[in-house]
Amino acid sequence: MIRTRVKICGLTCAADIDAVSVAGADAVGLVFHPDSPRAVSIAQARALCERLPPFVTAVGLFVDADPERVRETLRQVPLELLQFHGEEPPEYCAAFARRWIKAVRMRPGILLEAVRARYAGAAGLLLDTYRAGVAGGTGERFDWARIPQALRGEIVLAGGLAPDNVAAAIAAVRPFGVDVSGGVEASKGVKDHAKISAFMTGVRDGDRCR
Ligand SMILES: O=C(O)c1ccccc1N[C@@H]1O[C@H](COP(=O)(O)O)[C@@H](O)[C@H]1O
Repeated sequence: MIRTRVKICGLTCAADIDAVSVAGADAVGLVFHPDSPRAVSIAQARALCERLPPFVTAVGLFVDADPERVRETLRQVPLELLQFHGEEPPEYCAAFARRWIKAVRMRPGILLEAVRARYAGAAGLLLDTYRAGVAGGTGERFDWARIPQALRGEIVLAGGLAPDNVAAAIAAVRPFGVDVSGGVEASKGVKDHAKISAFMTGVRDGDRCR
């Protein structure tokens, strides 16, 4: 059975790190975008990373950040993967000596094959819902039929995923991984541990349909 990888994004406290680790997620996302309700400071992020068990990947999320800010974060926080969620060009993304993924907000008319070719150096593409004026974490899904068949097995699916739709999303798209933030929250920036557990159950249910 193929196992869909899971990233849970926007963690802000030790209890959430523990809940996500126990639930069996593969990766946690720490948001360094200052406008996000889930933003963490460098000191918070370092403490959260120190709490991570082995084999759970720490992902740092940035949105069009000043490169020096990314570098300073990397000097102090042991991030293993970078997630660029803005309009960063490939040369920017590749400049930090870390593996990286590029988030693509699914604007009308976007040609994903061309985006994949442009970001050939990325470890992967993460597809998220487009809403004008919002960088991400909208809690809204997009039309999964827009994802070309040839790319489905390598993408990370995001945008409006939740315990009650993730199994159907996996069955329909068969992505490499899924990423969730708002769908496992009690309120903005506060994770709900029962929802995290239910989300992981939904992922396993979806995996049985792959
Ligand atoms: O989580 C945020 O606050 C955030 C802020 C800026 C850019 C991206 C952000 N989160 C990412 O958005 C997607 C979808 O989130 P949701 O599940 O729809 O709430 C996900 O990749 C998060 O990593």
